[in-house]
Amino acid sequence: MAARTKGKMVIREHGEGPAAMLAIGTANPTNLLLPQDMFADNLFRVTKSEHLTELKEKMNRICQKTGIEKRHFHLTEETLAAHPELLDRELPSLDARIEMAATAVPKLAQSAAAKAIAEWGRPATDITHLVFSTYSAWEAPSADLKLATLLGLRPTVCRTILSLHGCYGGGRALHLAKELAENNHGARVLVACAETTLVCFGSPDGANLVGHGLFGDGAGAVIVGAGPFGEGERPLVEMVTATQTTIPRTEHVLGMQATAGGIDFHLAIQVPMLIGQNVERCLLDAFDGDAPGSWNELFWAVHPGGRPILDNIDTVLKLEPGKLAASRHVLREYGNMSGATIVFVLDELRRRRKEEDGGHLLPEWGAMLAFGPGITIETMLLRSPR
Ligand SMILES: CC(C)(COP(=O)(O)OP(=O)(O)OC[C@H]1O[C@@H](n2cnc3c(N)ncnc32)[C@H](O)[C@@H]1OP(=O)(O)O)[C@@H](O)C(=O)NCCC(=O)NCCSC(=O)/C=C/c1ccc(O)cc1
Repeated sequence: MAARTKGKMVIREHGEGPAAMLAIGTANPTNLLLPQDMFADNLFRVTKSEHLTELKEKMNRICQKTGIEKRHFHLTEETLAAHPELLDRELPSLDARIEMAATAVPKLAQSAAAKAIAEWGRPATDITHLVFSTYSAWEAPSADLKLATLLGLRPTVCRTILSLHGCYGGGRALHLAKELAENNHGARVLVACAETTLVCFGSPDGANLVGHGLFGDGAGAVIVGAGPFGEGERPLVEMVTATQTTIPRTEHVLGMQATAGGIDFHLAIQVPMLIGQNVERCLLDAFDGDAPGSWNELFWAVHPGGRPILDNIDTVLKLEPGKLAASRHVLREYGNMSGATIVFVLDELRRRRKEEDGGHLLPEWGAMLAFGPGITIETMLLRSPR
């Protein structure tokens, strides 16, 4: 650790790396829980679209293929009845969506963060940095300040909001938290990710069915710090190295666009294939010449962006069945909650490690992968202290 002196003062500049995750919390809105096999019926009924029978059949086909069983949502039928503009893309609805998200997003993040802070065991005022990721921040000051206020963080907490990183937002926030913790002695970074589909909800059309079938609402929070660790602090997972890669010439295949009628998502059909074709190169770069002989030597925390993405990763990395079980479990139980999803996967892995995954010892070393617009791939090497 680097240390300088100024008069009698010893200035410690760096934490003792690598940084580690010290606590994890997750939360979902309690407003609405929808089983996936009822999703199409519900969507077409509340949006008065039942006459679009072919579109509804396609929505049902997509829902059946997602690998999702249920999802949580903030938006209820009552809210939709009070805001008919959310159903008609031709009507301006951005103001209403921004206003709803301004309250819902920090509150959802608060629920997850409060759990992480309680597990960590230290007062919220010991948090030195906050990194907040969401695709629903559309004002300034933003959800990061609201969350800091809701949690009673100290006025000197250093806040950063990551906006519109989409599904790799959680990976990016953890990457940044690692760098903050390792470069600031004693730093304790709260990573918070909160996503709600209320910004993009609308009547089904030919372009938005996959987004409707895939995305759900949720929040995840992680406390990150580097050594020396305080009394009671226990590293859950070490964050050994982190890299970010952008797949060249793929900026058009994945993205979102703010319009007067709400947020439009674009998910091209090639996304699962492109991720499959590029993921091994990202891993080899992250391992920097020190990759294991088989990817099965690792445990895996992969953003479950969609079922075919996980299938393609299984295939190209020649993973044994069950290696992506935590990701498939999260997809099944919650859907794709964009940037928050990776925190749910880390939490599920931690739960499985506690139970030693039904008698199987999970490996010491692991890899985290998160994908989003760009196409951007965040890769982090992890180590679980024994
Ligand atoms: C469940 C799907 C939709 C279908 O499963 P399948 O195994 O491909 O099954 P099929 O090949 O039988 O396809 C069923 C139907 O869906 C259609 N389809 C199949 N992908 C498509 C398609 N991307 N379009 C539009 N029709 C399709 C397909 O053409 C077909 O239509 P049809 O023949 O009429 O039944 C599956 O492809 C899937 O999960 N795709 C989504 C993968 C994906 O891009 N995930 C997003 C990863 S990145 C991420 O998480 C970040 C997002 C994000 C970004 C920005 C932000 O700000 C925030 C968040």
